[in-house]
Amino acid sequence: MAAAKVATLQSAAGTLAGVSQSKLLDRKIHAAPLNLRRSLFVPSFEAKHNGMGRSKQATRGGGVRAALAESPAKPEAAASQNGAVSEGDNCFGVFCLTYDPTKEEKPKTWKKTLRIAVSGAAGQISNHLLFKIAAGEVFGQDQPIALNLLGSSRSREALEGVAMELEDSLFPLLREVSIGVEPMQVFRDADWALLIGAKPRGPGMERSDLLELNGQIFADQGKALNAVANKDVKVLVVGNPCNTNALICMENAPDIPKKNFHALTRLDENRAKCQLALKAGVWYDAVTNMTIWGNHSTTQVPDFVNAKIYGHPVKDVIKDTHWLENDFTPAIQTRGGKLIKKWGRSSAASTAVSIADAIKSLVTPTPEGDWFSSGVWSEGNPYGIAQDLVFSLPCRSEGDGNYEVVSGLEIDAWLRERIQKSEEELQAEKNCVKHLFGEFGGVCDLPFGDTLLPGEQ
Ligand SMILES: NC(=O)C1=CN([C@@H]2O[C@H](COP(=O)(O)OP(=O)(O)OC[C@H]3O[C@@H](n4cnc5c(N)ncnc54)[C@H](OP(=O)(O)O)[C@@H]3O)[C@@H](O)[C@H]2O)C=CC1
Ligand SMILES: O=C([O-])CC(=O)C(=O)O
Repeated sequence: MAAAKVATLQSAAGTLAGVSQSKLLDRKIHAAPLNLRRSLFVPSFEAKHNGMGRSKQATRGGGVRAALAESPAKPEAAASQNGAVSEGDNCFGVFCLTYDPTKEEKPKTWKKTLRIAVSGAAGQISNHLLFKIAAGEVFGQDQPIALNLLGSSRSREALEGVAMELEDSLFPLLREVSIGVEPMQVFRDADWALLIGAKPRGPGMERSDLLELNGQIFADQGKALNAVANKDVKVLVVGNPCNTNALICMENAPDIPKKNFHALTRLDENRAKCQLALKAGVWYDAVTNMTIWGNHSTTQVPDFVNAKIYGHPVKDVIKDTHWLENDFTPAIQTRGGKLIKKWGRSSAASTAVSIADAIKSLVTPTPEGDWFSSGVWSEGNPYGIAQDLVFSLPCRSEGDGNYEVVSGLEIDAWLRERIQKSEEELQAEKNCVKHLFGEFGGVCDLPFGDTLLPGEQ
């Protein structure tokens, strides 16, 4: 089986980019016939697992090849032994081709393939993000990638379209693509899970309805991650309301360390840096130490008290406190909604960029003295915030995928009051969804009437 894994690492896309046509013919590599390719799409989880009796390693992408060689169960299996096409459960098109790695001209000094599961893969944000990941812009130019794409039954066809575009992009680092609609299948062995897919709030829908609807999705996905993902999988929740969805997912995945769960507040951090740079008349990279506290909602607190411009406190550079409190703060809290009014849809490209930034902040060491924001498990935080929430806090990483919360930031009265409001909001959201992780007796009573996502004004 180890040989099968190696064969998977050496699948088609990279090799196609690196060898001549004659070499390809030497290796008897040819494109999958169209009818066979189409037959590979999204078979049901039950059919594959009950019918074929394959081992876990044998159920995806190029990895299936050796299993079929051991016990050919279908006509296609014999074909795959001859080096052309192997049938993975959900592998897509060119990503079902396998190679004999010992025949590589120059074996690549690439890292072990990283398996990234992405939900909402046929949506707007993914349409930007997947291509950045596959191009090596997120995990690095020496990091081969396997993409496991999750859609819903409604977006199944669209998911095939996404996979076709990934094929046509000839990304050398993209070694496998599989698609599916079952989290239990798509999350298998995932090293990262980027949970983007969620329902938008429909007309007349209360926020509590949205919490319930999307909460159920994230409860199911948490269970699936717990059952089949890598036990050290890093999970980044983007689908809104992302903090509470991340909490639900985390609580449904008791075998995965709670510190591995994040809710995306990096877009808010980036928006805040941009507006401070604009006001100060400096370039973005002069703005550092930017914290977003709390919820990814209109109660979030962009912290101008501790942020710096060229290493100086923001307030020493921007002396207009009225602007900081009354213009800057609501501008960040409502930026998403303003953009929707202009664009007619919510931020997708900048969200994808911020997801890439959030991941890079975990896989590269944080610059000395700086920090980044992420919605993380609040347990043990040094700011007196309730212990059992997913709350955006200042974090640092050594670049190993983990982080620590930065302590010692100044929390003045202005910040304290607003951070508390965001905390109350998250506690109220938690009360609405407690039943989704087995705690009963919660009353769904959201404060301040019906609080808003950034995109909901
Ligand atoms: N945290 C942040 O900073 C931000 C968060 N967001 C949030 O990100 C989410 C996605 O945004 P965007 O990409 O623009 O939305 P889209 O509507 O373009 O895409 C969402 C995708 O999710 C799919 N989906 C729905 N339910 C599920 C499910 N149960 N499992 C898997 N996939 C599912 C949808 O498929 P189908 O059509 O078949 O239902 C659709 O393809 C939204 O919740 C949005 O509010 C957006 C911007 C910033
Ligand atoms: O509300 C939305 O869907 C969009 C959103 O989160 C944002 O732009 O910050």
